[in-house]
Amino acid sequence: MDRIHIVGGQPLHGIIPISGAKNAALPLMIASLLTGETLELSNVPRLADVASLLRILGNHGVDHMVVGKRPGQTTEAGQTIRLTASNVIDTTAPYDLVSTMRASFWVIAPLLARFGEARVSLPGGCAIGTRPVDLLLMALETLGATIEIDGGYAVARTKNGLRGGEIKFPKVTVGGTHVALMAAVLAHGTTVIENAAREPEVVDLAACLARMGARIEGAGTPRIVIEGVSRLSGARHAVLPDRIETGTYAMAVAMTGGDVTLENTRADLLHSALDILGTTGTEVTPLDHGIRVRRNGHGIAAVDITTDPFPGFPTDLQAQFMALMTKARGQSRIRETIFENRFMHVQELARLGAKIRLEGDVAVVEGVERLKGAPVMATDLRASVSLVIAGLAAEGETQINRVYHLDRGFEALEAKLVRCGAEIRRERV
Ligand SMILES: CC(=O)N[C@H]1[C@@H](OP(=O)(O)OP(=O)(O)OC[C@H]2O[C@@H](n3ccc(=O)[nH]c3=O)[C@H](O)[C@@H]2O)O[C@H](CO)[C@@H](O)[C@@H]1O
Ligand SMILES: C=C(OP(=O)(O)O)C(=O)O
Repeated sequence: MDRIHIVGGQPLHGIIPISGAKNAALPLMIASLLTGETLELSNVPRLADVASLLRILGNHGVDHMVVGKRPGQTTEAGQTIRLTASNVIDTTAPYDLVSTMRASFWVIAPLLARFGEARVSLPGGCAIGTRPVDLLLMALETLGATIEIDGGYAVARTKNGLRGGEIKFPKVTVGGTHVALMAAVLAHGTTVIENAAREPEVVDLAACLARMGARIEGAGTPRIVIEGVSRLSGARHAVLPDRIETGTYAMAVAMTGGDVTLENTRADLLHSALDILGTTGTEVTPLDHGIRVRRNGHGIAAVDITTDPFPGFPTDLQAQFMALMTKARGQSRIRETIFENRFMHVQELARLGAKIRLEGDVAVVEGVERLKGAPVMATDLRASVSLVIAGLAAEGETQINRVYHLDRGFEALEAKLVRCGAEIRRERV
């Protein structure tokens, strides 16, 4: 298993190109199952999760073609993938493929909507909580599906197609909203989704579905209304920038000091996180095609945060923010409200000298003067990158084990940081 070695202490200076969002690319790729025509997605990040999903879609019979690189394009520019589901041969998504990635469960919606049946293994994904799928299944049942759990699989069926209905989510669920959208676009009649997730990735999926001929209003608000259509067509769509990658590098600069322009991204995708970063003493300037992040000389101010669904502070940036707070002046209280077990990074940050204690759903971080490099273990995707951020600011060498978690969600991580002056390298083991 690969390891990452970091020698900390260098400020970051330069330009970091931001990739397409993993959490938008995955549902967009899954939406290709809704039509027999070709869906062309550009700005798709090169990530392990994208490769896993291509395997899952391939197993259903979806053809994919990665469009050749244009001259001058680097491997850091996103790829363009054409997906064609004209010959779906299997509506089962097996355990060994689905268990590695939560989002793969979402194939249940387009398979059911287009073919009237789906048999999908219950999902895996990051170990950050129990992560049930009851609300996703409730949404499908509301549209007329029958669901049974059989041998670890959710088996969904509909006799005469899905029918529009009113889906009221008791809590905000991103996956639930993706599933409801993909099912409702091909249902007979009108569907209303109440308490829908407002995340930019939901808006991106809705925009792509609209390009494919779907009729959707209200994406980005808590109430989405969908008029079902009988068929969808192919389309071309560019994946939106990754707001979590953007916030991660912004926090890395806040941590190490320096001056970095994050390119091909948008401040409006992560206002709450950037506002918080501003209050820690980091200068954040939105640009036409990116964001400039600077911190020179001043210490890091301690700030309290609470994670919330969009537009609140994203849970997927909580671990990175905690890494930043380990070197802040004073105490910060970090409340995690989305997942019940998303503090796995606490014990690893402690190996670097961080002082953090847990009080239920709150991590109390007492900022320390300095962190010191140590061997640490990556436990999940965002936890892993929080260790990278801490390592960049720690004295001496930090060795991060189990980096396959990082490869799920951060494209060309070492290359992007090295270009800004970081001492970071991968050891292939
Ligand atoms: C691939 C992807 O896009 N993953 C993101 C997605 O995950 P994901 O879509 O899995 O997260 P949800 O928004 O669904 O989960 C929110 C909360 O609802 C609960 N819940 C969810 C579904 C359900 O049927 N029952 C239930 O109780 C979950 O356990 C969690 O406590 O949104 C999360 C919240 O922003 C992010 O951290 C993940 O990075
Ligand atoms: C938790 C994440 O991914 P997943 O939902 O696939 O586990 C994430 O992207 O931070």
